Amino acid sequence: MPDPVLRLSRFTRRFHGPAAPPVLDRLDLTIPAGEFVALLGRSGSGKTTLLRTLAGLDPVTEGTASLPARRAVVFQEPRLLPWKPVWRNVALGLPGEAAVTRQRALAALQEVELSHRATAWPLTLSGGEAQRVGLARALVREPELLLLDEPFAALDALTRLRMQSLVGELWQRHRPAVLLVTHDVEEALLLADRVLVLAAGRLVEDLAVDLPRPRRRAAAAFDTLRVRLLATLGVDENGHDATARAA
Ligand SMILES: Nc1ncnc2c1ncn2[C@@H]1O[C@H](COP(=O)(O)OP(=O)(O)OP(=O)(O)O)[C@@H](O)[C@H]1O
Repeated sequence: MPDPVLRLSRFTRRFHGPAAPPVLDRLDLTIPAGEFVALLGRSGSGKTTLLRTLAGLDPVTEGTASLPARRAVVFQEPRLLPWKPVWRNVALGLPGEAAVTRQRALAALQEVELSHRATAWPLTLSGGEAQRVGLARALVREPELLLLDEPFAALDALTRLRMQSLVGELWQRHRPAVLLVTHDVEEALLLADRVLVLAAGRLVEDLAVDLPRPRRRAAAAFDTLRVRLLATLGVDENGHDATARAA
């Protein structure tokens, strides 16, 4: 197995003081270099809290974390600076001479098929284009760990499909380790090597997705895993609370 790029040990996160119940409770998590991991969990289960910690935006106060130096995050909204053209948003903060960083930004935009919008203003982009700029801005940093926080959630269904396959292609080409936070069981199964489920502060499922790529939603084995993950999440086929109905 490749060396781990990320290792969390007994990681615990509380808000509202040391006596408050933890949102994340003694989590152990190791991600090998190059692995694509998806993280599922109901709303409020702590997915974003975990991702923010891995991004270095929140401190580790209980437990230990070993994180790679090169990390990049793509959020649900691309958070572009509207007063800078697209390529400058991608180049922002890159070390090196201006001509070199510009070249790197343009190459990253080419990877996300957005060269033709390099000099556009962010406010003139569609939602899907803006999110691709967000991806380019992450990729240009050549991250060892790419953190994706529901990056497709705000997109229409067709754009989401296109973005999912683009992320799959980029991952195959560059092979960063990825942690994708998502609500979408199918998205997790289309993309990930491993799917984790978070509930009540713990990882309650760690499922290897041993299906050939590209994945096919229509495959029987795909459906078996989908049903299993929905059961772990406690929702039925229509997204209703299966535990409440059973009670
Ligand atoms: N800064 C904060 N201060 C206080 N409580 C917080 C803070 N951030 C998160 N929480 C609480 O921690 C819990 C987990 O929140 P988090 O946003 O990580 O969940 P999530 O799984 O990402 O939810 P969603 O799927 O709805 O985005 C929630 O109960 C939330 O209210």
